[in-house]
Amino acid sequence: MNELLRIEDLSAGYGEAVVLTGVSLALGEGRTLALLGRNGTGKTTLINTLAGATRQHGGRITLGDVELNRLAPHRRAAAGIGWVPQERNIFKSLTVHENLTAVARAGHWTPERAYAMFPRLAERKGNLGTQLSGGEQQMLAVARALVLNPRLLLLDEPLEGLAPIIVEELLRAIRRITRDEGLAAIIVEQHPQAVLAISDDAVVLDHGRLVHADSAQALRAQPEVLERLLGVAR
Ligand SMILES: Nc1ncnc2c1ncn2[C@@H]1O[C@H](COP(=O)(O)OP(=O)(O)OP(=O)(O)O)[C@@H](O)[C@H]1O
Repeated sequence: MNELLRIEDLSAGYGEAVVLTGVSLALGEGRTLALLGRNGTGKTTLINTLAGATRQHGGRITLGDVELNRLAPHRRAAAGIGWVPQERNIFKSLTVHENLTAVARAGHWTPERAYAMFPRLAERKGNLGTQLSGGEQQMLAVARALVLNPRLLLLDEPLEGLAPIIVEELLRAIRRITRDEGLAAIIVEQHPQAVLAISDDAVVLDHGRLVHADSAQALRAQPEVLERLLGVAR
């Protein structure tokens, strides 16, 4: 397995405040990692640190052979980080199509391919961001990260607040993007079972430290460990 991402002894936070301490992990090309943990344990901070939106106090992050540590967010995007933040950050005053064409870079993922992945977006090509439902906005946020042609997709609670039918649709799309298209991803979720079912690997954060690392399948099969680490069995 070729390694894509390596995080070594990372500490990071906001200003002087340190949220993450001593976090180390590696992710192979094409693998999907479930990033789990209770509220406020540092999951978003880890994603934001990979994207370059926090202060890195120590340690090393490498993507392929590029050191990300001191790179500005736009350079990380150019190096292959595709970030879908919790707040989605789509351009609400632009149409769906403009959102995609404004950021698209040459590569496998064209706007047309993104529409094939999310047919709802194809139907809403001419609609403004403000006219989309929460689920459609989330699909657009994922599609926008895809057309940047990243090497690693970062999804921060992509299912949060969405209706069950949309959750199913998004999970199916994410599984196709990661499994069938082979794009590596890190997915943050509060509710572990759905994301463990589509992930290869799993890590759990607690108080800014990595307290568990296993295969997603193994963690899924141990409700007592999920209960202890996350306070949920299912
Ligand atoms: N912009 C910020 N400035 C200062 N501290 C912050 C900031 N954002 C988050 N924190 C703190 O960092 C810690 C970790 O928060 P983080 O959002 O990374 O956790 P999380 O595991 O993603 O939680 P949740 O599931 O609730 O989103 C918390 O104590 C939080 O108060």
